[in-house]
Amino acid sequence: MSAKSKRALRLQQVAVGPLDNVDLEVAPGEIVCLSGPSGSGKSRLLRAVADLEPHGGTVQLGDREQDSVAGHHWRQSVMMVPAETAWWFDSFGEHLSKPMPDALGALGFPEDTGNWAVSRLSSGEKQRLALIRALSREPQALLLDEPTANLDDDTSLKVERWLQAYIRQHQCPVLWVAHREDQIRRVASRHFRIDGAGLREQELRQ
Ligand SMILES: Nc1ncnc2c1ncn2[C@@H]1O[C@H](COP(=O)(O)OP(=O)(O)OP(=O)(O)O)[C@@H](O)[C@H]1O
Repeated sequence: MSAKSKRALRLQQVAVGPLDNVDLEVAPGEIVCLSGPSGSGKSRLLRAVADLEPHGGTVQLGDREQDSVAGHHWRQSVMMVPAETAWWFDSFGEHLSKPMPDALGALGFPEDTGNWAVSRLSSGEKQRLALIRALSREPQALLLDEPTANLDDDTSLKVERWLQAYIRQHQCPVLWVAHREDQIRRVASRHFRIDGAGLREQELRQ
């Protein structure tokens, strides 16, 4: 494991949309789940951490400040996978930074998936392939916005296990927006619910 991957993600006094003064430190390898009602600001918080939305306060990855890096460079390290993904080439394979045969196999795709036309992908396929695309760029921190929202239970479990293995191996700090209590119980190191303008830590029930 490279030293550069072992970096904490730190939010200090972050203010965006309905949220104010969010302080949060996510350790390397830690998965912090965020939940809250629709419209409470979960996606906007992830977008702020990804430098996709103006915000107050500071965000750091290790000793590197978001403000000191161009947005597109920051997002190569602090990678957001939105609930709905955009695609810009015709075939899936053109979106990868490196071949990902093990990931394709783990998530149930055949070897020739790289040749698949993006226009033919189902929403569940797009969601899984967007995760593979993101990890092909070897991010140092991950921001996952409901990464299994379009998937059936068995496929969700497969994706969870695969993500957990990656996060453990690469020691990425992770913010993971999730709604389902059972998923939060399985994956979260800590769980915060958005409560008005702030985050309230929840007990993790076994
Ligand atoms: N650029 C923007 N400017 C102003 N308001 C916005 C902007 N983007 C989103 N909003 C509003 O901010 C609020 C929070 O949006 P956000 O997408 O973060 O919600 P969410 O908690 O992720 O909801 P959901 O669970 O439905 O995805 C919503 O009321 C939304 O309409």
